Amino acid sequence: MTDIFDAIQRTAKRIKKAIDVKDIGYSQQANSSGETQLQLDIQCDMIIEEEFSQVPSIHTIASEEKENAMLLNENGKYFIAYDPLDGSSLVDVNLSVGSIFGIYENAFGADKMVASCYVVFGPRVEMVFAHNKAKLHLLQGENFEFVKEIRLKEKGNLNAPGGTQQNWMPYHKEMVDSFFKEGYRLRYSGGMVPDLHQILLKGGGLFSYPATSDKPDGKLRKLFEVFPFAFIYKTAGGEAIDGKEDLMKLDHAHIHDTSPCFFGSKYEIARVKEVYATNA
Ligand SMILES: O=P(O)(O)OC[C@H]1O[C@](O)(COP(=O)(O)O)[C@@H](O)[C@@H]1O
Ligand SMILES: [Mg+2]
Ligand SMILES: [Mg+2]
Repeated sequence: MTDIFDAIQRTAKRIKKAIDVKDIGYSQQANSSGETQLQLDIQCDMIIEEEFSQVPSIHTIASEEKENAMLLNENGKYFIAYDPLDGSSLVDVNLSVGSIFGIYENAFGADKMVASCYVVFGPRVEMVFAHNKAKLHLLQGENFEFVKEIRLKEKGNLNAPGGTQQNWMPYHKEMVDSFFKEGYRLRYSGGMVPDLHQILLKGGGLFSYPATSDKPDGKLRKLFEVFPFAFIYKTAGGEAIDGKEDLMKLDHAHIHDTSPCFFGSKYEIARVKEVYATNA
């Protein structure tokens, strides 16, 4: 797996340069979720495809920006699903964005995930790689240096509620408010990578992207976004559910499937389970 880890580091350095210089226009294309792609989305996707094409252990890749998965090496064993530039429209307003990688063995599927990784492009470039442990690395010059292992506390104090409030279920709104009444602070930038990274590094809290009246299956994609972060949160001692079920127990029918999702430390996820068991 070191070859994949090295390839991700190469992509991170190239994507950082692309973000710094690229004119961020819209392309004429839409991705598989029907969203207009930015030229930067396409460029980052190409960078990752180029780097992964040089890694013999990778069998197949699937990108959030492409309709179909792509076979790279018949003899490889890893299947990688990636979101090249999550939150890409935030580059325009100079907020943090990220790349997300789910690493699966022999096929795509939550039960096949063996490692997961994301890169945050903010004032600094940081990378979290989870295999047996969740480890934070920081880009220093040309190299990523190990900083520390990430462990979530039992309870945090940050609340990151996603989705359009107007379309939340009433019990979801009550639950979000109950955390604020308990002293939780709002931390939501609209980029799942920095939002989830902040909760991980500050010790805990809750990130939610629920089922809403306009998006009954949520917005975030299982293979590219939801499973990779579920794996990282669970490796760091937290939990990740769809309201009721452990996210890592979910199936997927199509590579672009979405799911409602809740990531957090144990205390907050226990509250979500309680609320969703009686209401949803
Ligand atoms: O604006 P909303 O509905 O809260 O959605 C925000 C979510 O959408 C995303 O931007 C989706 O990712 P993409 O930018 O890759 O499409 C997440 O990063 C973020 O958590
Ligand atoms: Mg995304
Ligand atoms: Mg994206």
